[in-house]
Amino acid sequence: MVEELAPLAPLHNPVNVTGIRVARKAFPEIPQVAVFDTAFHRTLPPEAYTYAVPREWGVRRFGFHGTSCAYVSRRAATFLRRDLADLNLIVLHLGNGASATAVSGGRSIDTSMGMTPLEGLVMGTRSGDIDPALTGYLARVNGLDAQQVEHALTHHSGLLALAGTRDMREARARDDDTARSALDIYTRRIRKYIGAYYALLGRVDAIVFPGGVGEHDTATRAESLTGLERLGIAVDPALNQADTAGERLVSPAGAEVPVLVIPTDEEWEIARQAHALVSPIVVPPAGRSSVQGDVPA
Ligand SMILES: Nc1ncnc2c1ncn2[C@@H]1O[C@H](COP(=O)(O)OP(=O)(O)O)[C@@H](O)[C@H]1O
Ligand SMILES: CC(=O)OP(=O)(O)O
Ligand SMILES: [Mg+2]
Repeated sequence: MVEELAPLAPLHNPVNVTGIRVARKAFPEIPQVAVFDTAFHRTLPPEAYTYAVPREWGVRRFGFHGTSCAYVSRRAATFLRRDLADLNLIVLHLGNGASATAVSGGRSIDTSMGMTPLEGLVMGTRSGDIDPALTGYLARVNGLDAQQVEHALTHHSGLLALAGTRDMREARARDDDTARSALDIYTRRIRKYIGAYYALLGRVDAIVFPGGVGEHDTATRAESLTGLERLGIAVDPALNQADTAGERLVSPAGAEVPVLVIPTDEEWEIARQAHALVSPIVVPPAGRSSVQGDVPA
């Protein structure tokens, strides 16, 4: 199945298949659980997952970074001492891949990645949103075929195309106009999605930043939220700059919309979900008490 779906996620599925094969060989008796990064987005309503294209194409939005969204949404609820079922969040997972997700009452109701992890925000090497007619234009004018265009949009676009590096740290370290404009394009796209998801959610209880960029890049957080003060969204410059690790609030005290940095832990979330699935069927190893309950939320 994971292999069959490789055309949908060519950067991700092939390496996962290798992992499954190697693990099967090394630990043939141990059950394997595949945790799909799309699963958190199974709650998307048809208006969110349906593209306005011929229905017989059988394509739809799936969304990705769901493992991270599930983890940070739960952590955000704990941090805010709120019930996740009552919480509306905008999750901005900014890593090599980047996505925005609108979470309503703990459930994903819209997300920026699409049928593949190419749609949406500007990423390290991926373009995010473009005019779909670019593919036809480039075929007619530049003689590129669909596969060449898709390859370039996946591997040679995003920050890499605009700033000459896929790495946010390197882009920030540079002080030239090209890098500056790349970063403006990157953060403006995030701002646009926040506005869109604010409109869908109606009420936002927190903005959450996970991922290498979201967790560490103070400038990206500040620039992405610039001009959103009237929506009650802003960072506190000192809190945002503070070089502290861990889950933290970076908005001013008493702000209408708390802005949280929540370091994601996709490995932990995968372990948690796998444990929930196998704990009723797996007999604990001899000599140890049951592992049930060892995995906190
Ligand atoms: N201290 C930092 N400041 C700015 N950007 C950072 C920092 N640490 C990591 N990053 C950026 O995070 C991105 C990688 O994010 P990460 O979530 O680790 O990747 P992946 O999506 O592959 O899991 C890179 O662009 C990297 O430059
Ligand atoms: C799904 C996805 O895009 O993941 P990553 O950000 O790790 O590339
Ligand atoms: Mg990641």
